[in-house]
Parts: sequence; C-alpha cells; structure tokens
Amino acid sequence: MKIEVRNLSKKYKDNHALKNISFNLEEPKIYGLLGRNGAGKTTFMDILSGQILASDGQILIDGENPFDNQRLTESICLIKEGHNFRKDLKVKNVLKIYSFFYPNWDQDLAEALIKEYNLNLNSKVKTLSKGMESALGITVGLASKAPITIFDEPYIGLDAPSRKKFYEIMLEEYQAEKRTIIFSTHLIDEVSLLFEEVLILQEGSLILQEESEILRDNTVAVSGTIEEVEAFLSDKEVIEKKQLAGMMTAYVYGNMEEAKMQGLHVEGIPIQELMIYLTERKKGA
Ligand SMILES: Nc1ncnc2c1ncn2[C@@H]1O[C@H](COP(=O)(O)OP(=O)(O)OP(=O)(O)O)[C@@H](O)[C@H]1O
Repeated sequence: MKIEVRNLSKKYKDNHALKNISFNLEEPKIYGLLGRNGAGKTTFMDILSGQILASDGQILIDGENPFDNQRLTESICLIKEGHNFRKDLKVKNVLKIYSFFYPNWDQDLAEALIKEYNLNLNSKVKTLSKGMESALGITVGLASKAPITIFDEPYIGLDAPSRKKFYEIMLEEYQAEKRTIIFSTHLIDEVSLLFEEVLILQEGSLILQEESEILRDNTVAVSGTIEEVEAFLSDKEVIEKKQLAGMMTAYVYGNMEEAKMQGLHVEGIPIQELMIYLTERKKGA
C-alpha cells in the first residue's frame, strides 16, 4: 500500500511533535523509523494507524485518510511497547479477537509463536511478565499479516534470544510475503541489517530518508587535515562535517576507495552512528 505523508503537523498545546513533514513510502519494505526520545516517532505512527488526528496536513494510504476508516484500519496493525491488550483477557481470547479483525490473520503462525515464546493460552494478560506481554504483541503483529504492520519499540522486557527469534521470524515472514513493516527502535545496531530504508526524525522534522544499502555502501566517514578533507569534499554530497584541533571528519556520500587513494582515513558509518551524529548536531539547532 502506498503511504503519502503530506505537510503533516501535530501540535499538543504548544508542543510541535511533528513539524510539516512530507515523504512517501512507495513499496512494501522494512522501514526503520529512528530518532531520539521525543522526536515524534510514536506520534507519527499513531496518526498513520488512524488512532489520532493530525493538526495539519495529512497521511493518505492508497489515497485515503486512515482516521475512522474501517476498511483501512483492518489493513494496519500497530504494536506498541506495552498496553496493547486488555488486562482481563486470556491470551487465547486476545488471539481470537485479532483473528476476527484482521482478514489475513495467520492462525498457524500465531500458534507457532505462542509455542516459541512459551505462552500459556489460558493465562490472563495481567498475569504475564513484561517480556511475555511483548511476546504476545509480536505474535499478534506478525500473525495479523496486515499489509501495514507497525512495531513501536515492541519488545520491552524481552530478552536477547527472544528478540533474535523475533527478527528471524519477521524476516522469514517478510521474505515469504512482502508487506510494509515500519519498525521503530532504539536498539538500532541489533536490527539495522533488517532495514531496507531508514527514516530519521529529529524534533518533529524528517532529517533523513534513504535506502539502507546506499547508507551502508555509499556513505563514508573521512578524516584528515581540514585542507585534505575539504579538497575531497569539493565534488561530494556532504551529510555532515565537524572540525577539531585542525582536523576534520566528514560524513559524505562517496566511495571508500577514492577517499583512501587520497590518503584520508576512511571508515564505514553504522546506521546507529549516523543517527547519533545527525541528531547530535541538530539538537537545539
Ligand atoms: N498525548 C500527548 N500530550 C502532550 N504531548 C505529547 C503527547 N504525546 C506526545 N507528546 C509530545 O510530543 C513529542 C513527540 O513525542 P513522541 O512520543 O511522538 O516521540 P518518540 O519519538 O516516539 O519518543 P520516544 O523515542 O521517547 O518514544 C514529545 O515532546 C512528547 O512530549
């Protein structure tokens, strides 16, 4: 499903959570939605899933507004970092309710995940540990097979092996049947290899949207004297640069080999580093 974000703003009283952002998510892909605390990620995902209204601008999904739109909401599954389910429901009833709601619901997958995460179908949600509740959220998100599946920090309390399992199954499912998965996380290093496209929000603005492959293969951090680095940058698209004691480090779109040939110190930029670098500079700017 095509997602068009047009001049989207959200204000909570005087707080501009989203500031006039525009972009498109054209294809089913795994998108990483990244940003510091308070950047606006949850607000964006809440508007996208039709839970709250924008203050200005709009999101269109295949040309329609998701708010109060039954046809669209059964195509969107949002799993948050907790409080996804009513506490007095049993696990099996949670699954039943969601299976009625989502037309593409995959009961076999739901059962396999329940087994994988050792969840008891007869346990009430209120008796689950934080990690178990997260596992139930992941189960619902994946088994919904919703064409737009959104995970907003979905794994509070979930241990590392369980998170790994989640990534593996998400990727298997995605490879078997492509869908739009929007994934927001602070554990970027852990998941960044899954992302096909990365979006970074900073203080309500979109500061980067790029394919991960381009970020991985075509962005480099080059360091050297200010003169050397500036000379290298002359015909490059610069992401960011900083100077310290006569030396300069620049993040650029460019080729490692070319920079090496010019005697510069060159490193790849992990997505997590790029995020930190970009959002450090912009904070309060
Ligand atoms: N219901 C609300 N009422 C008032 N302000 C809100 C509300 N929800 C979010 N905000 C504010 O909007 C801004 C964006 O918050 P949001 O939760 O979207 O950020 P986030 O990127 O998801 O952050 P985090 O990574 O910490 O979850 C923050 O300044 C936050 O305080």
